[in-house]
Amino acid sequence: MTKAWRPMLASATKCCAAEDAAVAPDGLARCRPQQSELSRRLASFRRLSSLANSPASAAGTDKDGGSVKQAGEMAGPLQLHSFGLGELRGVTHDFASSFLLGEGGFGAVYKGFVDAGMRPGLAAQPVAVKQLNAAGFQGHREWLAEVIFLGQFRHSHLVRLLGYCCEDEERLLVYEFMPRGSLENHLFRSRDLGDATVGHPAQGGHRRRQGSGLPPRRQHARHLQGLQGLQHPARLGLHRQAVGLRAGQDGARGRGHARDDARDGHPRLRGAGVRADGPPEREERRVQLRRRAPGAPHGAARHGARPRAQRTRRPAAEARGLDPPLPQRRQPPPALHHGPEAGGPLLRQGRARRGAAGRAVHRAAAAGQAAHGGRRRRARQAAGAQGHGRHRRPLARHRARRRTERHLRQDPRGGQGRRRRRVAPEERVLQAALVILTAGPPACHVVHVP
Ligand SMILES: Nc1ncnc2c1ncn2[C@@H]1O[C@H](COP(=O)(O)OP(=O)(O)OP(=O)(O)O)[C@@H](O)[C@H]1O
Repeated sequence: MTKAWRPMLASATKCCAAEDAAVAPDGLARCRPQQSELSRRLASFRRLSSLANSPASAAGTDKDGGSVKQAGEMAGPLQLHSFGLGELRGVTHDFASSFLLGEGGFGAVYKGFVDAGMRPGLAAQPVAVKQLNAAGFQGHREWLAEVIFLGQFRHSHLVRLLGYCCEDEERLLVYEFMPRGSLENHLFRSRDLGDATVGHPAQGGHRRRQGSGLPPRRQHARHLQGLQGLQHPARLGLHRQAVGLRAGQDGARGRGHARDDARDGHPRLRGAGVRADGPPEREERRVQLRRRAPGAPHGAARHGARPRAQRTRRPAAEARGLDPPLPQRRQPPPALHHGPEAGGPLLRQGRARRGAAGRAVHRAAAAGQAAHGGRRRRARQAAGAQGHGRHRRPLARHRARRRTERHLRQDPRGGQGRRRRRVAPEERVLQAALVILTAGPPACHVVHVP
């Protein structure tokens, strides 16, 4: 049966007396040993060392009863070298900032070099010297734990602790130097920074570790095959998804544009450039955005419309079993009538002649009325052609054209400020005729055709 979880007693986790606990800005109580506490712990560490040491290594006893290990002695089963602070100062060039490798929770880490004859059994090699930051949140307890555990374990995956320094209030740890930097740098920081961090100071490769807090860039972990998944855990579940539109989404592109298609009953989206496609049972449907079909109104591809090139054309006449159409001769333009004696007033070419409005104009022309402007409209009204639907359009177009012409006439720049409309030759004839009809003497109906 599993035991119910219980918080540990606060006293069990405390490493210092209550009066030594300092409250950090984050509200957590941290142990900040006072002077008396430090000396007491130093004695306990020495006692611990003496227990682990071989009897031969016990060189003396301090006043607290602990064995005093002099610098330079090997710490028995711990297999650690005890260094003096002066030695480590020499190794790290007095903890020069140019030898700084980085900084962690324990304190600053400096690079150093130990010479061959420094200790028996200690080869000449680069080392990393970690110095306890007295103002930090780690202290003697953490230092001691590191010494005890790493002093006993030897493993190829563990950085090897070579020795320590315990002098007065100074606590230092001496590790073998890891030329390729920390795993953290490889995983979560840029590769360049990781390499530079552990570079030789002489090469300018030393740099203070910068906790930018930015997410790592994936490309920097190429050399760590299989570990990419450790990065960007938030990205793991992500994959590319098409543009989605929720069925219940409201708005301009939402429900208001969704209609049940009569063909298959699937709701489909209607809107500019949007075509819905997908199973109706899914709440989120994929939406395919496509380009406007050439010739379609700006930005609004009709629902179901396909680009013109893909449209199915009506099969040719031959394919439908019909004879090919005869080649059509172009119809010559109807002759212009010049004056009443030539058969009536001028008639405009084009759509105005077609439909009810056109017939009205013809009737008006037969009645000898001029077919333009108000008279023409009145003639159309008299004939009962109100200009419904598409028959209204020629008149509107005519009015617009007249408006444009008026603007052009009134434009002080001679129409340069506006785009000139291309005028068909027969329209020019009509314009000239109208000018003559309105401005010239009533008898004058002769038109010069350019
Ligand atoms: N043995 C070593 N060899 C080379 N560089 C080291 C070594 N130990 C530490 N460093 C460098 O010093 C930096 C700080 O190391 P440290 O182990 O103190 O960091 P940390 O693990 O974040 O802190 P801590 O474990 O003390 O809370 C590392 O980023 C690394 O670049």
